[in-house]
Amino acid sequence: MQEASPYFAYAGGAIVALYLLYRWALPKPIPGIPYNPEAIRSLLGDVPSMVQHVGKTQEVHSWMSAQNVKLKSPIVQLFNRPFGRPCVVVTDFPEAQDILVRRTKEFDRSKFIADVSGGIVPESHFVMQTNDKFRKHRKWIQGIMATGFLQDIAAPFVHAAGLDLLQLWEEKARLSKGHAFAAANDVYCTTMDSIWPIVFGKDPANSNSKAQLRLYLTVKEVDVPSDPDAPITLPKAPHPDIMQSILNIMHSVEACIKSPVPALAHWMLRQTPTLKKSFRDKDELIQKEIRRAVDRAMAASKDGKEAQVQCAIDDIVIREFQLADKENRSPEFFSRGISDEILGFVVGAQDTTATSVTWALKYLADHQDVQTKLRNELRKAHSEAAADGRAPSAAEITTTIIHYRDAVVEEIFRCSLTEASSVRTAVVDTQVLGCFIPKGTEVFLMGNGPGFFSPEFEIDDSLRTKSSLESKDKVGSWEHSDMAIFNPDRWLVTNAAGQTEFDAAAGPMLTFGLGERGCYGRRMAYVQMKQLLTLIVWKFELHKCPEALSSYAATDKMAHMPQFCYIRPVKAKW
Ligand code: HEM
Repeated sequence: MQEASPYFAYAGGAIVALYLLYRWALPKPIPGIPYNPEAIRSLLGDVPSMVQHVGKTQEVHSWMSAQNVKLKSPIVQLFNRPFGRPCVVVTDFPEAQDILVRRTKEFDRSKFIADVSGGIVPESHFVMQTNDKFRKHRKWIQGIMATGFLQDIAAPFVHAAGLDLLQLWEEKARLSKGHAFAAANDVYCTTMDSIWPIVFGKDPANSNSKAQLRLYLTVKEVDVPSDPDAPITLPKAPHPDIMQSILNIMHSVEACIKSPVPALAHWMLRQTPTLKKSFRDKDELIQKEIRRAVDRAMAASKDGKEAQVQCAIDDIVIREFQLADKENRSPEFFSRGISDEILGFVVGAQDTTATSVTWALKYLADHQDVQTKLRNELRKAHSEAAADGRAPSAAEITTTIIHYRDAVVEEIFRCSLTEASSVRTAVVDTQVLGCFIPKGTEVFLMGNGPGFFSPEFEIDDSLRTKSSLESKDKVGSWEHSDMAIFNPDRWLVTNAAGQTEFDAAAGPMLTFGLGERGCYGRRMAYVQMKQLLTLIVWKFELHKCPEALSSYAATDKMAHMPQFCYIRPVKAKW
């Protein structure tokens, strides 16, 4: 008899090895947490389902919280990265609040954030775990969210950029002859125009809106579509070079968000000539501005005067002078750490606030009653400006309490879902809602699902932590009947004196995250939103746009942005 060839044995062994490898590579669920059963039968896990949803809608976050609904559980696990461990998705406000605010020794800054943003700001506190280095970086930027800086420096710059926007829209409305026009780019330019001088100091040469305005002075007329519902296409001026470089860097992050290997995806992008130039431009700009701020501070010290803060870099430099002195070391003004904090500030402030403003334009156009009431409240509160026939000043807007305006702003932030989740990494083996969470698991705390826009899941108190139960009543909850709709009144309550006032704790919202690692720029975002919203509603009536331009479809990039942002502004009547 002929002996069996050893090749058969090798082939058999290889098949068994491949099968074992395949079994080993299949997604491994965390015991006790619901998951999609089909996901663990495929090496790709939940990726095909996610990709299909993104292909259809351009949104990721809505797919995530939809899995909680589908699996009927406030906590689920998803296999959203091939060969990676599952992430856990929680949609329940009390639990999210507990994790973000109180369970900070168990959950810290997510590795996902570091992977995604590490390519542009590897030394910013944004990507760091909450440790001594993080605290050192926070000290540098501590003064920028102080009331004095926000009122005296930030608000006037936002106001000035807002006035440029109004002028630009006046020109665009003139050319549009009642047609709707795309507004998102103008809003993104305006937030850039406001954050730029806040960070780098007054710089009229670098203003997007002024570049647009210069262009519009030369445009006498454009072709108007015959269909009254069709939008008009208007010309667009390019961004000033240096602003374009910063935008290139900022938007390079988007490629990472969608990649299963974000760090590698970003490294590859950084090898392209455009990004190489953009990073060079950014380094030159930041180093030059730091040098100027150091010179200003030194000159003041030489003259025996207190250094004046004109922008965020001044404040950072002065703080570093003081810290170095206290710690008996040389100042590190030109370090990568300080440079990344400066860029991180521009990045953190840009797309987020602009996105919320674009949503605001849609909500106000589609809720004429809210818009009219807001305009009336603003005119009543800023009666002096109204009597003088001028827009309220930056100082008037910051210092005047207007409860209805605050309610509108809060409802815009709630409904915009500009950032729809907060992400944390479990730094120890722990539990959430009675389920075991292994160390290293990424936990997504959703702000867009049940508990926020649809009725919450019923959860037995025995599954909650003591700290969660103790804080249960600190924030109210929404009426099930209207939690999905835009309604600023939900933020208004009657106080002990029988007056209506704004209550920031009326119900759940997670747009800015919460706790020590919640949005550091939140106070600045409110300054920007209040200034811009007041100026826009003061000057213009935003008329409703045709149905085809009014969809609420979004796209998840750096933020949750509307796909359609058109406006039809008409000068408000007095
Ligand atoms: C509507 C506007 C904004 C929204 C919706 C928003 C949202 C967020 C969210 C969701 C986070 C993560 C929170 C968490 O993980 O719990 C965050 C972090 C952060 N945001 Fe904002 N943000 C906005 C505006 C701003 C502005 C204007 C700045 C700066 C001026 C800023 C600077 C930051 C920084 C530095 C962090 C990191 C904080 C940390 O790591 O500890 N943001 N923001």
